[in-house]
Amino acid sequence: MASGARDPRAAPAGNGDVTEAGLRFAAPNGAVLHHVVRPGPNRPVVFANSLGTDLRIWQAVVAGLGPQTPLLLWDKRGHGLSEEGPVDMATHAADLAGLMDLHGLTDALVCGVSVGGMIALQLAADRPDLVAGLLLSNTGHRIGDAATWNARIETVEREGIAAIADPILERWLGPEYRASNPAQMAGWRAMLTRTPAAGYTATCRAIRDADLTEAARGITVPTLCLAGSVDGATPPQLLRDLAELVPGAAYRCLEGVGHLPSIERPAEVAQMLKDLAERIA
Ligand SMILES: O=C(O)CC1=CCC(=O)O1
Repeated sequence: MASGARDPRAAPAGNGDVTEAGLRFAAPNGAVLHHVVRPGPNRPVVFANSLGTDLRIWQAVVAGLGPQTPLLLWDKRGHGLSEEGPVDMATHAADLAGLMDLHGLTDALVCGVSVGGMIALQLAADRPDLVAGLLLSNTGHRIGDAATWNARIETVEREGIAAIADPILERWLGPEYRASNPAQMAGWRAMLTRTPAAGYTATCRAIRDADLTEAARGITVPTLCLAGSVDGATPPQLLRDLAELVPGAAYRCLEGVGHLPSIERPAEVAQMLKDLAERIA
């Protein structure tokens, strides 16, 4: 390498901002996907976000991982800056596999929240070569039931996401966080309500139609199931059930925390990922 040129595999020198590696767009599986990828010498960590959120929910977790950790974060179809398109859970997982293949990432720790956890389970079933460990945050082998998802889809199609934003935000974040962070709450509300309605409802249908029971039973990598004690969307019992299904999985619950621990307790989530990486190494 010419003197002064940077080794592209080296860790970046920056401050851990999730976007400093640069925003990228690629269509490895038919839809243009917005993503952030960062190189580094350690085991890669891949983040899969939840319904109505985009890759920014991992910002503070990424800052806690340090610059040696290669990263991949992406906005799933119909969310953030990614293109909309027909989607089911297998397509979401194939999108992620396409991005990992594009950037040469294998044997990653995959950290998924809510539907992101379902995508992680589907990825582990479909492409076990890509997954070395799982942090399944606030998710389930099934989430909700058909009637509830159909009602939500109808409301969003009729009135838009703003009509259901209040109860969603109450499930996302615990009472203490909501009371102490009014500006952040306005920001997360904007992220939710700016999600395209068609992209949002397409992923509602994907969740409604997904059953990851067999995928969970077939997991062979170290897995942590993480719950929040005041999560009204995927309550702790769902995570305990998931930990029973996944062979050898551990279970943890964060007190006072809602559906998105990556926002409420990022340092603890980062530490859990580091501990998981150490168990695998
Ligand atoms: O929007 C919610 O209620 C929380 C949620 C369920 C599935 C998901 O990804 O987020």
